[in-house]
Amino acid sequence: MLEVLEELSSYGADPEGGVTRLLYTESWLQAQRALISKMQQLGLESAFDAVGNVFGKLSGSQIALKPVLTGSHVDTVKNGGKYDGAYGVVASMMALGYLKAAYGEPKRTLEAVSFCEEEGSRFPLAYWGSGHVTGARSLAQAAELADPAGVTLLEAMRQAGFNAAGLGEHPAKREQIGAYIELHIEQGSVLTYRHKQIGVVTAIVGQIRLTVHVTGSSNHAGTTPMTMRRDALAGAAEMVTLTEQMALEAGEPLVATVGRLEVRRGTSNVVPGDVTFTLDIRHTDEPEMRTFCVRLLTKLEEIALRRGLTIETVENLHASPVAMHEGISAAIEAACEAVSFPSMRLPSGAGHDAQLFGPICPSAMIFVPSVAGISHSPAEFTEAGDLVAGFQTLVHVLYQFGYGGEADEII
Ligand SMILES: NC(=O)NC(NC(N)=O)C(=O)[O-]
Ligand SMILES: [Zn+2]
Ligand SMILES: [Zn+2]
Repeated sequence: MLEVLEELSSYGADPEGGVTRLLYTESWLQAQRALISKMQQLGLESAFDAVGNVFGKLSGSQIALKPVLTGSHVDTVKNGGKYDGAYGVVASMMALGYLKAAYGEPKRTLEAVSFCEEEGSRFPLAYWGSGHVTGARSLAQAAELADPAGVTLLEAMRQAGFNAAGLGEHPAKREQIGAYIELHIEQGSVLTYRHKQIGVVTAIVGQIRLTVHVTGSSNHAGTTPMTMRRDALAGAAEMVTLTEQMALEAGEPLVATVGRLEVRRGTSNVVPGDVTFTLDIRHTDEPEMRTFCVRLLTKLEEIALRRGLTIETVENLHASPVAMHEGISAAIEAACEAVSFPSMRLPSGAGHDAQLFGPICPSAMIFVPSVAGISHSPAEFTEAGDLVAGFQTLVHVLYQFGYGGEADEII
């Protein structure tokens, strides 16, 4: 498992360290192809679906039992780490390979999945993979979307070999999923701080992502007096500062982030007239999250009005907070107890594919510690012993669901 994880990190490895595997790019394609061949070597039936997710199936003898899916995403943020997503993908397929070798055919079908996209790093839409499988994403949603280079999502998809034309709006939707279980790095420092090796996720935070477009008037930096400017960047700067201030005032667990800001045709001797920035707002409570968002946008409008600017906001993502399944979570805890891994329950401040499965089938997540809580960075790291502990916990739980029959009572 550790070796395969290392190999996967070579696809999209950045020369200065870290990994960049954006949806439908060459490194992404190489990684998914490598996973298919690895799954086949492990004796799993493996293939792409219509949008580029990779499945590895270990068929069960009792076809009436709905399959249990386990996996995570293969895409990364720009210059991200080796573990976010990749760990869950590799651990899932190695777990099925191990179960097959050790116990043969299960009763219930188990499937490992490598979702094509979860981060929203290339196109301003996240959960493209799990969203298609669960039916929350459709091809129509992609119609207007392009990456920063202007390549549209549908074009990128077609270039990577996934021509979904004529396959309907939901070409990769799956029905009859028994449960979804995802293993992931924590991306925070709670487990380390509490000296626990395994985290059992209680709930995943809600998340709203917006793009804010600020328009002023570009003009000469030397001849336009300060009082006669409609400076879109100065306005955006005030908006960014206010976002931070309002989030601090709202207090935990609310967080708000401006992660990207772009000055169009920015030049040192021109008053900026055209600025775009992103907003990422999260909270464990849906109404609180919505209320904050409305209050913030109202304030941003006020700033724009006062400065003679206009703003236009586009909501790219709205993921509601989702609770994880109690029965599976208890089974994960029991597995940890059986093998003496200290565990605790905790919420997730990061979004996950499990968030999309939560509303349609019993879903659960297993976390392992992240050293210093660092993630979305080349410095992302998890100790080998912890990676193995998470893997063993997953194997334990999947054994029960695939071979033991306990799942019938739990899900
Ligand atoms: N586990 C993640 O890093 N998820 C990230 N991506 C999504 N889609 O939520 C995020 O921003 O939290
Ligand atoms: Zn991530
Ligand atoms: Zn992730």
